[in-house]
Amino acid sequence: MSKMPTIKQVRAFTLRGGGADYHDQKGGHWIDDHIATPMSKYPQYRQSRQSFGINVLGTLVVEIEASDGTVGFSVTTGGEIGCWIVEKHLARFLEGACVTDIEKLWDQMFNATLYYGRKGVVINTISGVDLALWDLLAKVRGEPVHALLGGAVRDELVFYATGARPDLAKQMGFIGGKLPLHHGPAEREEGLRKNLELLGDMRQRVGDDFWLMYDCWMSLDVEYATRLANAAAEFDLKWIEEALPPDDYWGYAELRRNVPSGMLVTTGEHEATRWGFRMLLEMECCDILQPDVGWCGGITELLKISALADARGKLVVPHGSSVYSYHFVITRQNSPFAEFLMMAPQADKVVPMFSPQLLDEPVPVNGRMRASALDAPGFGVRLNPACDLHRPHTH
Ligand SMILES: C[C@H](O)[C@H](O)[C@@H](O)[C@@H](O)C(=O)O
Ligand SMILES: [Mg+2]
Repeated sequence: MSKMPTIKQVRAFTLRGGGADYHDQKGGHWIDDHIATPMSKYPQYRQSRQSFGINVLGTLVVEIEASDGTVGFSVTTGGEIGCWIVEKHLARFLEGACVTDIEKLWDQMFNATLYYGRKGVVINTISGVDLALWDLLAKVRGEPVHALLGGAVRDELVFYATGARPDLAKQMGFIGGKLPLHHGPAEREEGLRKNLELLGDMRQRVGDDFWLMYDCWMSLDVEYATRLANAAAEFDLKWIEEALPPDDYWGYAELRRNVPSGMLVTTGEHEATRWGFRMLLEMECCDILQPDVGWCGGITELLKISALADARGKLVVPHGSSVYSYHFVITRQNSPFAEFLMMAPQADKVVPMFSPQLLDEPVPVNGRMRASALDAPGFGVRLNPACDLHRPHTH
């Protein structure tokens, strides 16, 4: 095998406005319209998640240039904090390493930040570097990332859609629709009634043969989630997602015992590393794991998480993260479908999930995506040169 190039330089940039920090949208977007969160107990933060800062981080862009001039890159949620971690801490492990050293570099980045990382924005940042490394290695080899992960196990991806309009998602060919939950415990019986009314209305619009789910974004407690789940059975709710804060493993285990037979409990998008997901598995917290590959540790860690889940017969359906999810899901037997986040402000049309930051980003057609749409080298996308990259730190 010819000598593989080494890493010449790593660079980190911030980007604002949609993209990987997909909550960073302009006003009037469904994704910021009175969605229940752990902050909903404070009335001043109830209407808008941006009001309490859901979009403060912004997008982190990681670029890794090899000695042969090839450049791998990724986008994730991390912003200027992520830039600092990359430039001031992680660059020392990356520059000079061989582009094939992905596993070793992950171990060095994780252990070197263990004293201040483990979860959250530090693991988001490591995830971003890891995704850029996989993009770089695949480009050097002239292959799509999925080919480096063992290749596609099916001809196409099928998607459910997350957004305010499951009725439109059904017309677009998606296999299901996941609604944001709008009212949490602080809005008491009236809020619960509204949650159920919306679900009932959507069930009537979509009919019986279409999945409907609720995404609760960490906003509930076990008692409320239990009541919601049991009342929602009337409308055939397929799963209740991320009902509780990520660290409440005990609550998830109790909720899973409380929900009606056949209803699924799902979570994981704000969990990180194989250890966090091992906890979810061993405490029997959920039926489907939903790691975000840009937040859980990257492809390198998601491979480990997926194997842990597979050994226990559990599905891994990654939280939507555009091509970074698609290249993974197409290669896993225990990832039979994928999430697509409807990023159009009214959830009434399909637009690329990380728009406007990526060019050549594939989108589902009739709720499906052919594996052949993922055959360009790397993750198959380009940074949009019209986007305003800012490099706040250098090393
Ligand atoms: C729709 C949810 O409130 C989040 O905004 C969403 O990004 C995430 O939880 C998801 O599962 O897509
Ligand atoms: Mg979710």
